[in-house]
Amino acid sequence: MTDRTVLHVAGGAPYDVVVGSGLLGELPGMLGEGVRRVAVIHPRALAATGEAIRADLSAQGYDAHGIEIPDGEEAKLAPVASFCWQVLGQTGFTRSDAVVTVGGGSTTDMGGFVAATWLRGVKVIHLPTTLLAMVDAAVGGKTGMNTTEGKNLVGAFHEPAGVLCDLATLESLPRNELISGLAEVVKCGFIADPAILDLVESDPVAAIEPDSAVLRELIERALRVKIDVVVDDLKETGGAGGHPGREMLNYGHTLGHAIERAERYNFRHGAAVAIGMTFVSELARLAGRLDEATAERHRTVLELVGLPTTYRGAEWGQLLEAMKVDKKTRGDQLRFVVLDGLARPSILTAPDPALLTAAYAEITPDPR
Ligand SMILES: NC(=O)c1ccc[n+]([C@@H]2O[C@H](COP(=O)([O-])OP(=O)(O)OC[C@H]3O[C@@H](n4cnc5c(N)ncnc54)[C@H](O)[C@@H]3O)[C@@H](O)[C@H]2O)c1
Ligand SMILES: O=C(O)C(=O)C[C@@H](O)[C@H](O)[C@H](O)COP(=O)(O)O
Ligand SMILES: [Zn+2]
Repeated sequence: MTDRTVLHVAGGAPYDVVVGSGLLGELPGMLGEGVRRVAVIHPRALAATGEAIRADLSAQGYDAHGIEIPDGEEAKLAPVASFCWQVLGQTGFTRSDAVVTVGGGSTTDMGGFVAATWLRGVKVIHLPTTLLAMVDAAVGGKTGMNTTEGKNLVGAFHEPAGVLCDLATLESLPRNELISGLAEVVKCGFIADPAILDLVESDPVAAIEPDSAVLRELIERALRVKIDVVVDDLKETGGAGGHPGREMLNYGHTLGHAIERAERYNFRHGAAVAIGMTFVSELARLAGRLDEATAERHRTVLELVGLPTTYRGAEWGQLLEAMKVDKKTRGDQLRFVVLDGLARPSILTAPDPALLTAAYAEITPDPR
């Protein structure tokens, strides 16, 4: 085992996020006393890993069951949750049993939702295997399922009992998935910890090497940002004194989620968020809230690691319709997380439609 870092998430149900390599041995300790049955939920791509974890738990005396779900966003659909509930029901899962998720953000979102809803809530431990899930999806208890009308429209807040970020799992992760995860890391740089941006800018190559010290530091910094935010405002009800609270983690997501939906989810979450962040940086600049240099820095840092900053897919009207169901919307007023400066997130409510189309034109080389 390499050196491990333990980050504590305080709150009503405190838990640890452990970062290191070869962490599987820590799973029984995290499961705690009294757990007899364990459901290991994993995507198809991680069938071998999921089975190895199930077999290991079984060898240690647990009644362990594997549940295979689809890869990517196809997992975040009601029939998949229904299938998982059926397995839990048939294996006699009780409130003292536990769900373990092994996978990326789509697996932690779906498995977390199943754990939140089965018997109105059972223990869940996340073993994130993508960069994005390690720094973001596995921590903070937000779960999300898609419906025909949009992204993450169904879900619950259900905190894990622990998170094990085994860095060795990143070795098999396709490069474009690693890059996608960096979008959420860069997001943390813009909203709260600019040292993240300095690190990426000074060594963009190391930032996308799974075993580099730079990536390790980026992971831990991004995790600290996420943990600080969710400890203050777990259920996204808002921060003190008009501060956006947890909504700040939605930076770039208003347009990002609309793009994912318009592209029928054949578009990586991180890539969509990268475009969404570039869009809101332009929106904030045009609204007179963000300086030109910080807006431009979005393009440079995202492009340095191979993330997109322009979009030429769906028509603006279609994206606007999709944004209306964003969870930050109140009535018919769209609300965007913007920056008033570096690491100064705030909310822009009901911007002038002309400003929105002007910001969209800035990221659309050939507008429709
Ligand atoms: N709940 C939250 O707070 C939160 C935060 C951020 C993102 N999300 C959600 O997370 C999802 C995106 O997560 P993601 O980017 O991790 O994508 P993902 O879960 O779809 O995983 C991407 C692909 O990589 C495969 N994979 C996973 N780990 C692997 C590994 N170690 N080696 C090889 N292949 C591997 C998966 O099977 C999948 O095909 C989105 O649905 C997004 O909405 C949720
Ligand atoms: O943890 C949060 O809060 C976030 O907003 C993190 C986002 O990166 C993540 O994609 C989240 O799932 C989006 O939440 P949603 O409320 O817009 O569905
Ligand atoms: Zn996200």
